Amino acid sequence: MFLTKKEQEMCDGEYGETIRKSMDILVALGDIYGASKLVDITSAQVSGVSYKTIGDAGLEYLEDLAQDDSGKATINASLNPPGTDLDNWEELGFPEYFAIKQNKIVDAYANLGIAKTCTCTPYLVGNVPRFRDHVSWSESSAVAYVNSVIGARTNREGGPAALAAAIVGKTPLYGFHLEQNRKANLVVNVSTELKGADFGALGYIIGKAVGSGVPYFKLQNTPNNNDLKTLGAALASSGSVALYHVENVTPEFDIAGEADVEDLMFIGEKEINETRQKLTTTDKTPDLICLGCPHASLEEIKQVATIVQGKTIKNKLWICTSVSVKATADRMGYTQIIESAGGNVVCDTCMVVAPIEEMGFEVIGVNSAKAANYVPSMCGLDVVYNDVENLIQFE
Ligand SMILES: C[C@@](O)(CCOP(=O)(O)O)CC(=O)O
Ligand code: SF4
Repeated sequence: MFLTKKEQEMCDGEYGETIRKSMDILVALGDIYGASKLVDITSAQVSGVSYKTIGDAGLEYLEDLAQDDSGKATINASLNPPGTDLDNWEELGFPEYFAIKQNKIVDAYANLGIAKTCTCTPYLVGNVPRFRDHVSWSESSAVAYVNSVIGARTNREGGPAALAAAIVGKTPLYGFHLEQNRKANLVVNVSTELKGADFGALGYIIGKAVGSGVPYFKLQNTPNNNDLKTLGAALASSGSVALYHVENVTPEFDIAGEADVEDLMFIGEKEINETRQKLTTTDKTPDLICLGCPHASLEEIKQVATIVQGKTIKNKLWICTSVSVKATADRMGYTQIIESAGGNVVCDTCMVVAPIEEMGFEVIGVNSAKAANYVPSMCGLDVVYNDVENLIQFE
């Protein structure tokens, strides 16, 4: 990979150890994937934050990287969810040993200049690249959203690579950064109207079929941004999709080359309903309904507030979101309505990266196909997959 004189000096340690180590990662990646050079990025989204997923080794790596204070992110860079609500972990019943380690991890990232936004929906809270910007994002649903709905350009980066890119302000130019790799290779004709959890079911089916390919959807009805985040999260979890197109909806659909695609799939009501059922792993009633995978938008919190207003919820209810979105939900009175009904708006964390398996829960109710896919494997718990209005039960 070609390096400028300054980039070579960065590799040689002339700008300090943090930058040298970060350049090591970027150059190794660039060489493996045949990148021609590094390209400037405007934004980074860094995953690998939960103590549950990175453990003590991850914490040590971060503290070591920040040691000589020589390199910090100077572009817009934000963090993925950690394993606790950073402020209210005690009230919500998170284990203390975990919360202490978790705060150290988040502080180590902040020392490297990564903002403690702690969300997988950074595009709702100020980390919003522009169309065709080069970026380095790592949480897979956020990658799918920023590539597909915003039309910025990123590969599915690992956490350490996105961190290195944030610190250097550059990423290797290959893969989805190049226009020719953003073409569709599967056309999906959907013959039924979709709503709510149907979008997750569609994403789950197509992610499995397309793997790391680029699906192009022809839908009967127009999805909103919440539907697109649900769809992308599911595509990126059952497969390793980084980019999808929706006809007449996403910004690059007309340059996706749909007319030249040979592989076609037809999806109807039957396939969607079968998948919805398949994602549920038990007949038992959930003891925790956990919404917000990916992290909830203000409209999604409002929807829940409308459903539970003036009622008492039987099971526990968490809606996971960022601290920024919750601040507005507080002002709008949604949080108060949800808390009066017995639920919680939980900040920072989520049902997958929190240690919920250590917190006495057995069956989790979710409206996200990604969560339904990961909770059994990453937390060892059963899931019920349905729309919000069917999951919440009242006294
Ligand atoms: C499951 C996931 O959404 C969250 C866990 O990621 P991490 O702990 O930030 O590495 C990661 C992903 O899908 O990229
Ligand atoms: S598992 Fe879901 S809520 Fe958790 S970080 Fe990933 S997309 Fe976000």
